[in-house]
Amino acid sequence: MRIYADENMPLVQQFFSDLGQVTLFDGRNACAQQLADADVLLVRSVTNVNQTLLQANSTLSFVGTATIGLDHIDQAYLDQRQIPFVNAPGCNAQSVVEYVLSSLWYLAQRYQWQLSAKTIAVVGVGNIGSRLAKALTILGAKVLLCDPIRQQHEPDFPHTDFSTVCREADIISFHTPLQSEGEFATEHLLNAQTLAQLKPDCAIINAARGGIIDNKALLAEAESLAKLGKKRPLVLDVWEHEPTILMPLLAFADIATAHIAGHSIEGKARGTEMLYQSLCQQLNIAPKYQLSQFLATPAVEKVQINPNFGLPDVQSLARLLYDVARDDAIFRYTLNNKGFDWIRKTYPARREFSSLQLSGTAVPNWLLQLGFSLEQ
Ligand SMILES: NC(=O)c1ccc[n+]([C@@H]2O[C@H](COP(=O)([O-])OP(=O)(O)OC[C@H]3O[C@@H](n4cnc5c(N)ncnc54)[C@H](O)[C@@H]3O)[C@@H](O)[C@H]2O)c1
Ligand SMILES: O=C(O)[C@H](O)[C@H](O)COP(=O)(O)O
Repeated sequence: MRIYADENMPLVQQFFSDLGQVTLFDGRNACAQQLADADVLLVRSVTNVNQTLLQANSTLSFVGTATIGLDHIDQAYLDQRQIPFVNAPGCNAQSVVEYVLSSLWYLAQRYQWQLSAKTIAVVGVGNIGSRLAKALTILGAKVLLCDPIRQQHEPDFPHTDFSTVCREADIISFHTPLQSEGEFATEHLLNAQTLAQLKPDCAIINAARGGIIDNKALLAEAESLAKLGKKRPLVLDVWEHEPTILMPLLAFADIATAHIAGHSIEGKARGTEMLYQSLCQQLNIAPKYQLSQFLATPAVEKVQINPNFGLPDVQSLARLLYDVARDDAIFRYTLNNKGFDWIRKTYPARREFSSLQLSGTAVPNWLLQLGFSLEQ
């Protein structure tokens, strides 16, 4: 079996080499000839899987993307060719939540906010949004949930419509897919008109897909606000037209990163593991490997929690593992000379909260709900 995999897919040899011959390729620049004899194709979000890419291939029997996002996959085309397709829902949800929490703590320090006094809207309440909402509630924030699709299917879902979100939120964090058509389209959900409805100091966080925000409209608004001596707090992990981003927008972002919110060690590797499990299922064989066999011992493994540990201390604990300011600094320093994809390819290690084992007689339950582990 010939297995072609994105070169930025961690642990792919470890998981897949028993199943066939693994060939790595540059995901952003993949071409049809290169994949002509593939039986299995494993991609990340930078490879557009469509007729153009697969026109030279007549052997493909499995396509997997180690991501939740699907906007790079032409599913109708795969269906038409009856090629089984899977993604990896939830693989990197905790990683994105930790990115957003770190960003919020950064903004709270910079603008001297009390997060518990803020109304935070979570737009898109799926794998990421629901975990984030839970974490924000633990931190004492008032949370608005906006997900019209869930509202349609779940009568008790406490949906707040997007126009109310725009009027009432102090902070909006986007966690929807990029969808350009239909009743629930999200492309340019935030545009010149909806931006004008926001509170002037409403913070925006986008770690979903760049196209959910009209980047040109965001820049125009930021420039107008600057003329009045004002600024909207802004966190952008994703950008329209990656890897070629709207450079002037960078100056207005408090935190700017290279689509790495989901790039914890666990988040990326879980995606690979989920594709491995799906392929094993299709081949009707029992999986031989699991992620825990391959994860390295974390640099910081155990921390003692004392009874006087409280909510204000959680930021310091989280910082032992991740501080988004690190990734913002890398982005600003290297974007011009090394480029967007280089930053992604050389992304430094980041472990999730679960890698930290907490000991002591009084580890609060809410720390475990945030994702930290108890000492084993
Ligand atoms: N920056 C990153 O590294 C990174 C990592 C993971 C995911 N993502 C992006 O984040 C998105 C969300 O991830 P997820 O794992 O939570 O996906 P998910 O599919 O579990 O959840 C998406 C939610 O958005 C809702 N939704 C769809 N259209 C909506 C609309 N118009 N308004 C409000 N809600 C709407 C859906 O009902 C669903 O509940 C992904 O589609 C992907 O594009 C980015
Ligand atoms: O949709 C997703 O799951 C994420 O956006 C994904 O983590 C992006 O990372 P990439 O596949 O581009 O490395």
